[in-house]
Amino acid sequence: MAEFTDDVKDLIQYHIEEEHGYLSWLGVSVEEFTEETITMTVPYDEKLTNTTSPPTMHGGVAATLADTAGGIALRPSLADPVNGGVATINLNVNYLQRASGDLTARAEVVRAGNSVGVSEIYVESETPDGAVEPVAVVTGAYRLFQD
Ligand SMILES: CC(C)(COP(=O)(O)OP(=O)(O)OC[C@H]1O[C@@H](n2cnc3c(N)ncnc32)[C@H](O)[C@@H]1OP(=O)(O)O)[C@@H](O)C(=O)NCCC(=O)NCCSC(=O)Cc1ccccc1
Repeated sequence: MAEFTDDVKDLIQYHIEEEHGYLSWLGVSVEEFTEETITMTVPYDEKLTNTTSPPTMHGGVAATLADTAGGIALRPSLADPVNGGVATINLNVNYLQRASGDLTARAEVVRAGNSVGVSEIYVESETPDGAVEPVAVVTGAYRLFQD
């Protein structure tokens, strides 16, 4: 499975950079991918901030990152992890604090069934007071297309 996750990590990064306009525009990258977790980041960029002082990342960026990570985390549980599909059914985002820096999302599989999976995603960032802390906790439910 380690070989699978390394190969798929590279495949996902390639897909983001070469084929996915939105995720590549955000600067999404895959940091780590295991059988049941994935860690992904979006670097801080002024184009992604609200007009607050100091500027803080728009919550939709954290939601996008969490949604994407939560879905990809479920791929190893599919009968065909590469050709199968995942589509978000529901995303519940609780914003805990404002985010002033890079966003890092770590997604964990809570349950992967035959047709529905659930992931929990923790998003961290630098906060306006300079500490790196959780900025959002997210639960995603996904339709799983096995092959
Ligand atoms: C599929 C279901 C959730 C359930 O509907 P049911 O009536 O119970 O249908 P059933 O279960 O029998 O399934 C058959 C139906 O499923 C459709 N389909 C097939 N493959 C895929 C696929 N890969 N993706 C999407 N849909 C797919 C296919 O057209 C077929 O419909 P048809 O029978 O032809 O008309 C439906 O409500 C829906 O599509 N909602 C919108 C979901 C949505 O757009 N979410 C946001 C986008 S995800 C995102 O942006 C973030 C992200 C990206 C990457 C990774 C993670 C996160």
